[in-house]
Amino acid sequence: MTLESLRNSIDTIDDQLLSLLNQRMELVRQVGELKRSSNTVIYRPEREKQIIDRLQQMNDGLMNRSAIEAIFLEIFAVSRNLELPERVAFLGPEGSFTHQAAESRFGAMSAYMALPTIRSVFESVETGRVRFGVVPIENNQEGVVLETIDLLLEKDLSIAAEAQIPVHFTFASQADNLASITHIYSKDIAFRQCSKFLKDSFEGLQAELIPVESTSRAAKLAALEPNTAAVCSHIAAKLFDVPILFDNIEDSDLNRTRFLILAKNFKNQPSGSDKTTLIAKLANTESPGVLAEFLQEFNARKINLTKIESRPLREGATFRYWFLIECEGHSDEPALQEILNHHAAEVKLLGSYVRVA
Ligand SMILES: O=C(O)C(=O)C[C@]1(C(=O)O)C=C[C@@H](O)C=C1
Repeated sequence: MTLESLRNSIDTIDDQLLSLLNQRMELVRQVGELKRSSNTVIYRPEREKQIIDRLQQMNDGLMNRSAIEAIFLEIFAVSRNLELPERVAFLGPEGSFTHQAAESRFGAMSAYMALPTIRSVFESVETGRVRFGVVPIENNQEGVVLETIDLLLEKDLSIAAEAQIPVHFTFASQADNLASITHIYSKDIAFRQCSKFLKDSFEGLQAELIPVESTSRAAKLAALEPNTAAVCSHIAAKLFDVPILFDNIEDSDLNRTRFLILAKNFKNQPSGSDKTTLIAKLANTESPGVLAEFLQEFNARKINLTKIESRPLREGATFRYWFLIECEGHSDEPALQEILNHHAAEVKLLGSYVRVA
C-alpha cells in the first residue's frame, strides 16, 4: 500500500468516527436534558468506568486500556461540557502535577481555574464558583498532605472521585549541552527525588541548584533565562515551551501522587469496585478499647481498611484526635451502612467513589 492510499483509508475512517461521535453527542444532549429536568448530576464516574471496562473487555485490536481511557475520557469531557459546562479548580500553578491529575479526569476541553492554595480550591467548590476541585492528598514516598486532610474535616464537601498519577520529572533547558548550564531551578522535594540523576549528570560541573516555590515556576524561569534548566513536570515544560532534554529522571519510578476530586453534595452510585472515605470523631477515646472496637467493626464485616490517619481535634489543651478512615466498598452496601448507622453521631461520610488501582 502507498502512503497516499493508507491516508485515504484513514480519512474514510475519520469521517465515520466524526459521524459516530456526532450521533453519540446527540444522545448525550438528550441525557443532559433528562438530567436537567430531574435535577441530577452530570458527572457520573461510575458510568464512565463501566463504559471503559466494557470497551476494554470486548476490545481485540491494538488499543490498550490506557489508550482507550485517554480517548474516552476526552469524549466524556466533551459530553459533559455539552450537557452543562462545568468548571474545575485545581491547586496551581498551571503545569502543576495537580493540573495533570485534573486533566486526567476531566480532559483537555474542560474549563480550568488554577488557584494558589489548597484552601482556595476547597472554598471555590464550597461557594459554588466551580463544580469540582482537585487537590493532592498523598504521595507514596513523602506521605499525606496535612492541609488537605484538615480541610476535609473543616469544610463540608464530598469526594466525587480520586486520581493517581505517576510523578515523573523531566529535565528541561534551552541549553544544548549540560556544561553550559549554570543554574537549575526546581522545588526542593523534586531535587530530592531526582538526586541520583543530578549527581550523575553534573558531577564535576558548576551548576547550582536553586529551589523555587513550584516546578512550574522553575519551567518558566528556564524559559526566560538562557543557560539555566528546570526539573519539572512534562506538562510544565510543554506549557512554557522549554525543550525536554531528559525524561523520567526521578530516582524511583514507583513515585505516585494521589488526588481527590471534590464536589458539593455529591453521591456516586456503586460501581462494583469502590472505596469509601469517612471522618470519625469518636467519643471517649480516652477509655480503653474505643478506637480498637470501632476498627473491629470493619474487620468483623470483612471490610478492608485501607487507610487511617489521626489528626489533632484542637479542642482545648488535650491530646485528642479525629480519624480519617478509608475502606473498600460503597456506603450503600449493607455492611458499611450498619457501621454508619451505629455511629451516626460520630462518623461523617465524605463519599464513596470508583477505586483507582
Ligand atoms: O450516562 C450519562 O449519565 C451521561 O451523562 C453520558 C456520559 C457519556 O458521555 O457517556 C457523560 C458524562 C457522565 O460522566 C457519564 C457518561
